Order: sequence, then C-alpha cells, then structure tokens
Amino acid sequence: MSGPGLLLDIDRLSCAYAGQPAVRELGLTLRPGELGCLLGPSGCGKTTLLRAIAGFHAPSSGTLRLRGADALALPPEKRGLGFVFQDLALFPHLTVADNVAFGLHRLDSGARRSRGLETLALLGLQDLAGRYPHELSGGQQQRVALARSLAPRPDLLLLDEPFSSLDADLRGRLRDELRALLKRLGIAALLVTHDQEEAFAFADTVGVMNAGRLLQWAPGFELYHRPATPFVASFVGEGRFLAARVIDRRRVSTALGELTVGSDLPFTVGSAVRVLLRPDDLMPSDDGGIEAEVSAVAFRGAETLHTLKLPDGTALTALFPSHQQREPGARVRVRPDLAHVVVFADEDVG
Ligand SMILES: Nc1ncnc2c1ncn2[C@@H]1O[C@H](COP(=O)(O)OP(=O)(O)OP(=O)(O)O)[C@@H](O)[C@H]1O
Repeated sequence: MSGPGLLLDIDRLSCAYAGQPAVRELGLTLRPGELGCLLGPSGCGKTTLLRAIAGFHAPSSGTLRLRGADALALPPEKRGLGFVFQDLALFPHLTVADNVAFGLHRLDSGARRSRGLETLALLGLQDLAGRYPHELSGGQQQRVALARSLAPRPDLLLLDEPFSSLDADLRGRLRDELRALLKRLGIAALLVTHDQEEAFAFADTVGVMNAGRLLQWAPGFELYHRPATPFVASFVGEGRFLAARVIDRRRVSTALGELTVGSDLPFTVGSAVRVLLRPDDLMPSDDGGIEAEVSAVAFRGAETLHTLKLPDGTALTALFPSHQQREPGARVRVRPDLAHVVVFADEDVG
C-alpha cells in the first residue's frame, strides 16, 4: 500500500555499513495512529531500520516519506518523531519534571510546565516529579523516558526494545498501558522487540524481518495463520512441516490423511509440498484418526505439549488439554483440525 493519508511510507529502502547490507529493499507503511512492531532474529536489521527512520543512519537507496513528504534529507530534529532507544539515557543532573520538559523548548514556560505535568500524570509519575534519575527504579526510569518522548506529542514514536530491562510482569503492564495511551492520544508507533507475545499484544501490524528483508507485514493473526514464507511460519509460534503431495488444486495427501486447502494451490498435481502444522492443529480423537506414539511431553499448566511420532516416523507437536496425563511411549489417536491449511513448496522449506 502507498499513497495519501500515510504517516510513514518506506519503499525499497536499503542500508549498509561499509558496503555490508543491513536492510535490503524494505517497504512498509504506517497510517496515523497505527501501532507497528518489528520482530526478527538478532542482527536482522531492526535497529538499523529504526535509526534510518529517525535520521541517525543514512540509507544507501530507497525512499522514506513522512506525512507525505520526503524525509531523507531532514536531520533527526526536523522529522518530528519521538524515540525511546534501549539505552534510555535520562539526563542524570535533571529532575524527572525537567527531563520530561526537556523537548518542549518551543513552548513558552507556562505551556511547558502544564504539558510537562500533564504528561507526567499520563504515565503516573506526578509524585516523582522532583526526583533525580538515580533515585528511581528501572521501571520508573522507563516511564520517565516514555514521558519525555511523548511530551512534545509526536505523531510517531520509535521504540527500540524499551522494556527489555524490566521483569516480565512489569514489562507486560507497561506495554499494555503504553498501547492504551498511544491509542488514546492517536500516536502511531513502531516498536522493535525480540518478544513475540509483546509484538502481538502491542501492535496492530507486525513485521517479520530476516537478513535485512521484511518477509511479511500483517496483523498477528495473519502471520500466525497465513505465514507468507516458511521462515515466518517457523519463526512465529511453534510449528512443524508435514510432507505432503498435491492431489488436485484444493487437496493434498499427508500421513494424517487428505487435507483440503481454502484456495487454489499454485503447484502441479503430484508435486511434493509441505504443510504447516501448529500444535493446536491436532486434536485427540477417540475413534478414527491416526495412531501416534508420544515421544515427549512438556506440561504447561492448562495444556501439555506432546511430541508425537506418526507411523511413518514424522515428528509433530500437539497441544492437548492437560486433564489427561500421558507418558512417553503411550499411544494416542489424533486427527487434524486446521482452520487454514498452509502449504509451501518442498524446496522452500529446506
Ligand atoms: N555500527 C555498525 N557498524 C557496522 N555494522 C553494524 C553496525 N550496526 C549494526 N551493524 C550490523 O548490521 C546488521 C544489522 O544490525 P541491527 O543492529 O540493525 O540488527 P537488529 O535486528 O537490531 O539486531 P538485535 O536484535 O541484536 O538488536 C548486523 O549484521 C550488525 O552486525
């Protein structure tokens, strides 16, 4: 998608360090107020992309438009963006209130004070206004960094692993609070994270990157249920690939029987393909189905993840309610129950 009304419009953007590509021909768009997230393995180029958007890294080619205008020639302070990077670097000699008011030099002193106080209150920091950064907990420091970036009310906030130093509980709470706050203020964001749960909970649209490329840019549900590539399929959530053969345009045969696909397959009849099978795609079955051997079990509370071996040796994983305890070596009948059958060419799975 491209065109009017977009807040951020990146097209075929490439970045390199000393000739080594870090971001390759990447395109994505954000609408006003949209929350996006970039997921991907370490070194895939997420931070470089964020730095290029912020203006701290000059891309080698491609276009970057902000609010409909070319932004590549603009220095960071002219791009009108807020950012919170991993090393949040609050000013140690300034109080919380002064840290938050720091970016408000364009306002007169009265407006600056009221905007500062209002932003402190939005993040629940009003009682800490007079403290210095070293007198705050890690979570409070993160809130101050967020407040500082939000105080000028940018229309786009760039966040590079802003919660990574926090424990899981605090991390989840701050993430949910920030999402609600950004939605309320109508501020768009692009968040970089390693954490899939964080990406799905925070973002409207999630991008999966690998080796400098954006492989898919879609809502979390789409990524999980209709992954565009085998990499996305195995990176997002758990899954195994089941060997299959194309019977006709809509059907494939597998060790679990025939599966019907929702749309026409782009493969010739008889070709070897792989079907993505998520742990929630297999159901225990009292009658019918295929008998599998349990090779491992991992208790997860409400559910137990079973590793199963089919008669032909294929290993699959299945998530069953944990009411019934099974041991390795036990036999269980299973049947596939797939809302979306995702099929890839054999050679693409590797
Ligand atoms: N300043 C730099 N000089 C040279 N190479 C760099 C520099 N910064 C990053 N790179 C390289 O560019 C590639 C992309 O790095 P980047 O930091 O963008 O990845 P990332 O996806 O953010 O990784 P992580 O999740 O580990 O933070 C990597 O191969 C990295 O080694």
